[in-house]
Parts: sequence; structure tokens; C-alpha cells
Amino acid sequence: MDRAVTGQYSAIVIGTGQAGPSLAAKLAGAGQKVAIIERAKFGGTCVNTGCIPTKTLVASARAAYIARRAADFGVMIDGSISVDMKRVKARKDQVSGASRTGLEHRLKNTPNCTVYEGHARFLSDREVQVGDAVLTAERIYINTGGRATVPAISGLDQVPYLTNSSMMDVDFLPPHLVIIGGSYIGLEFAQMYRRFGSKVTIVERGARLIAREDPAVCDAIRTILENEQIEVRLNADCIAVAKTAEGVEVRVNCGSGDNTVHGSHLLLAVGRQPNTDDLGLENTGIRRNRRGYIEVDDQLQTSVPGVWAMGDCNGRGAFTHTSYNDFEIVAANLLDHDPRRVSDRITAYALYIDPPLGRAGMTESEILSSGRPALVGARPMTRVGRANEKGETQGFMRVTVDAETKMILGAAILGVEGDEAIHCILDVMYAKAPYTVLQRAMHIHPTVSELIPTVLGELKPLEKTT
Ligand SMILES: Cc1cc2nc3c(=O)[nH]c(=O)nc-3n(C[C@H](O)[C@H](O)[C@H](O)COP(=O)(O)OP(=O)(O)OC[C@H]3O[C@@H](n4cnc5c(N)ncnc54)[C@H](O)[C@@H]3O)c2cc1C
Ligand SMILES: NC(=O)c1ccc[n+]([C@@H]2O[C@H](COP(=O)([O-])OP(=O)(O)OC[C@H]3O[C@@H](n4cnc5c(N)ncnc54)[C@H](O)[C@@H]3O)[C@@H](O)[C@H]2O)c1
Repeated sequence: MDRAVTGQYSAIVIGTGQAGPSLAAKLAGAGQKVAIIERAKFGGTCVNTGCIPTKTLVASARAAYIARRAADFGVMIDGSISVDMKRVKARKDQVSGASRTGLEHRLKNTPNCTVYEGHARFLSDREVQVGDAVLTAERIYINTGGRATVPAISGLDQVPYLTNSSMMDVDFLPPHLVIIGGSYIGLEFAQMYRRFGSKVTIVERGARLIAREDPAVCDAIRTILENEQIEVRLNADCIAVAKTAEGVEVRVNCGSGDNTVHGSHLLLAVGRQPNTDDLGLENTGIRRNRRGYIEVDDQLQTSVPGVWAMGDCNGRGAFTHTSYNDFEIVAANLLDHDPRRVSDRITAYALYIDPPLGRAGMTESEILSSGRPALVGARPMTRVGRANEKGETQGFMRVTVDAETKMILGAAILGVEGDEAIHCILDVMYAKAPYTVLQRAMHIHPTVSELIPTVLGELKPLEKTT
């Protein structure tokens, strides 16, 4: 079919998440004529409804927590501590807004780069429609991200509910927040709203919170949350919801305990799905898997040569740093003749409850099922000087190494500064150096990281514990 093409480009980038804008700027800087398309807010999930606003809210929640604990540090506050949710939201809006408008300004002022605002849809392997415009390019980069899954739970169409996106508009204190899903999103919101002053119940269908982690990590996280009077319902599959006078009733299939949970507000945190269903992929040869993720090779090219997919829409990562790393891989291959690959990267992420969990590499369960002989070093945060000085001794650090090659296989640092301290382990893993290099390194006192060499000097065989 003949179509009136209104724009011919060297490259089209769809979506302004964590990979697209950097790639657009790099390609434009290399002299290519680039179009970038965004249908909603510049910066996507991380900037508007994900990492940046949630970590800004986590910081407010921590301020409230520390204020309530002030007397532990000898600081006396006369009167009660209260949280002004309108000011909390305003602070979050300011930090997130500055990031969004900064990006929008940069993109709109990048030479060789044209910004289109609207929903992009493929018409063919080389043509994309946005509004009335039809754009063509020999190279197209998809960075359309994902959105909260809204599951088919009976009664959900009758009950108001929140997702991570609509939570961004909340400027009041929900009296009792019920959260379905006890993983990253559920746990971060649970602790922050409890610290703001809400009663919070987590409903999780699995036998453990954040069940991808090792049992010891899951159990310690549960204790941390329960210590703050967050109610945790495990083995509780939410099967129905209903409206009540006070707000919402959640019905759960459970082995024990009440099979209803009552609250004032409901947050769904049951996973995310890729924004690939409305992209016109049926007009192309771009393949998706059965969960809707775009299939890519190790260098992120789709089943159509000349089309790449980066970030959450390709299912190869679900974090801001994996999306940014996707940009680096694509740019290195295309512009720098550097054959970087997704399979070169090491799993790493943090969970931003307080204290945070920093993770690198394999879990101990994965190592045990691989059958390779391994050693583990462990230390509770009660035996970390810096944690004691700060009065924050919950959690532990565990590092696992291959008994034969001496390579570090994985680590979990659940505790104060765990999200930062994990990086010294991660970097040794990237350097492909044996653990003895880190064991002999002199670290700075007093830090959490200073105990990592000590932990590596106390290795014992890794054995199945549960
Ligand atoms: C509550 C929450 C907290 C999080 N916290 C963290 C954290 O602390 N650390 C971390 O690493 N990760 C975190 N994440 C995950 C992180 O936000 C994402 O992995 C990250 O944003 C990567 O996104 P992306 O680059 O794939 O695209 P996204 O950021 O999702 O952006 C995609 C963009 O594409 C646009 N778009 C989609 N379809 C079209 C179309 N057809 N036409 C035009 N534009 C389109 C969208 O509007 C959007 O702007 C969090 C996520 C959530 C939900
Ligand atoms: N700190 C971070 O880096 C961070 C923070 C937030 C989100 N994220 C990203 O967002 C993604 C999505 O996070 P998420 O927590 O929404 O999803 P998830 O897929 O990690 O977990 C969903 C949870 O909901 C539970 N669940 C599903 N249906 C249920 C039901 N009917 N009843 C009870 N429980 C049910 C599941 O058992 C699971 O534990 C993550 O994969 C992560 O990449 C990252």
C-alpha cells in the first residue's frame, strides 16, 4: 500500500525510557538524523512512576522513622511526629518533575533530533505512524517499557484500586492500605506507607515474601517489616475483592487464618507487563514470546534485522540499570565496533526497603542446585561496627565463592548501606578476579564494606539449610 511518508530518518527511537534518549543523543551526535517518539511523560517509568519518585518517598518515610527514633540517639523532640502527605507528595513531584523536564528540554534541544509526541505504531518493518505522520528509517529502536499488570480478580471492576502509577497522585494518608503482592513494589510501598502512618497489610500468594531470594533473606525481610507492625499474610492468594463501607474487602484462598482482609485502600503490586500489545507488531516480522516480550538476540536485535528492542519490553531485565546497559550494548555494537553482549552482564539489583537489600550474582539456592562445590562467608549486621554506630543492626551479609575456581558466585547484603557496599563485590566479579583479591584489599574504617574482606576470610562449605 502506498502511504504518504512525512519524515525520513536514519533512526527512529520509540519511547523515552532509560535507553531511548541516550541512544537518540548518541546517534544524533554521530551525525544521524533521528526521530524520537513519546506518547506520555518524558522519562517513562523510572522518572515518573518508578525509581525516582518511589526512592524520594522512601527518603521521606525514613525521615519520619528516624524522627520517631530520635530519642534512641539522644535527640529529644517535644511533641508528636506527624507527616504532611501533601508536602511529601510535593517534594516527590519536584524531584521527579525536574528529571522529566530536564530530559524533555535536552531532547528537544539536541541537534539532528526531532521529538514527536504521540502514540507510535508500526505500519511495516520500516514504517512507524505517530498521529498523522508516517516516519520511515532503516533502523528502528524500541524502548516502550511496561505497565502494572491488572489481573482478572473477581470484583476488581467494582472496587477502586491503586497501582504504582496512581499511587503517585496520593496526597493523603490511607488509613489502612492493603497491598496485593509481596515483591519489590509491594514491599517498598508497604514500608513507606507504614512509616507515613498507615496501617498496612501485605497479601502474598507465595510461601515467602520476595520469593526469588534465598529463604534466609526472605525471612529476615519479613522480620524487618513485622518489626514495624506491617501485617504479612503469606500463602494467601487473592481471588476476589469487594467494596465495603470502610473501603475494600480482599478474599484470599489460604491454608490458615482469616480468609478475608479488610482495609480502606487497595494497591495492586502483582507484576508488570510489556507495552508491546498496541505497537502494531502484527504489521511486522517482530516476534514476541507468549508473555508479550519482544524476542531479541544477545545484542538486542529483534527477529527483524535493523530493529532493536531495549529495556523492560525485551524481558531481559526489569531495572533501570538493565535498560541503560541495553543502550550501552546497542551503541557499542553499532557505533564503536565493540561486540558487547547481554550475556556479559552480571545480575545485580537492590530492594529499597530500609535497610536495603543489595544483590549480585547467583542466589545460594541457584548455586546449590547447580551442584558445584561452594563456600560461603556470613556475618550479621550486629557484628558490623558501622551498623552499631548508626544504631541500625538488622540484616546480614553473605558472600558465596566457587570452592575450585575461587571466583565469587554471588552475594546478598541486607543491611544499612547494603545497596552501596554490594558494588565492591560486583566489581571484583566483573574483573573476573578470585575472591582472594578482595580478601586482601584494605578497606576504609568505619564502613560496612570494611567487613567484606573479613567475611571472605571465614568461608565455610555452603550447605542446604531448609
Ligand atoms: C514502582 C517502581 C519502582 C521501581 N524502582 C526501581 C529501582 O529502584 N531501581 C531500578 O533499577 N528499577 C526500578 N524500577 C524498574 C524501572 O523503573 C524500569 O525497569 C525502567 O524504567 C526501565 O524502563 P524502560 O527503559 O524499559 O522503559 P520505561 O521507563 O517504561 O519507558 C517507556 C516509555 O515508552 C513510552 N511508550 C510506550 N509505548 C509507546 C508507544 N507506542 N509510542 C510512544 N511511546 C511509547 C512510555 O510512555 C514510556 O515513557 C521500578 C519500577 C516501578 C514500577
Ligand atoms: N528496587 C527495585 O529495583 C524495584 C522496585 C520496584 C519495582 N521494580 C521492578 O518492577 C517489577 C515488578 O515488581 P512487582 O513487585 O510488581 O512484581 P513481581 O512480579 O516481582 O511480584 C509480584 C508478586 O505478586 C504476587 N501475586 C501475584 N498475584 C497475586 C494474587 N492474586 N494474590 C496474592 N499475591 C499475588 C506474586 O506471588 C509475586 O510475589 C520487578 O520485576 C522489578 O524489576 C524494581
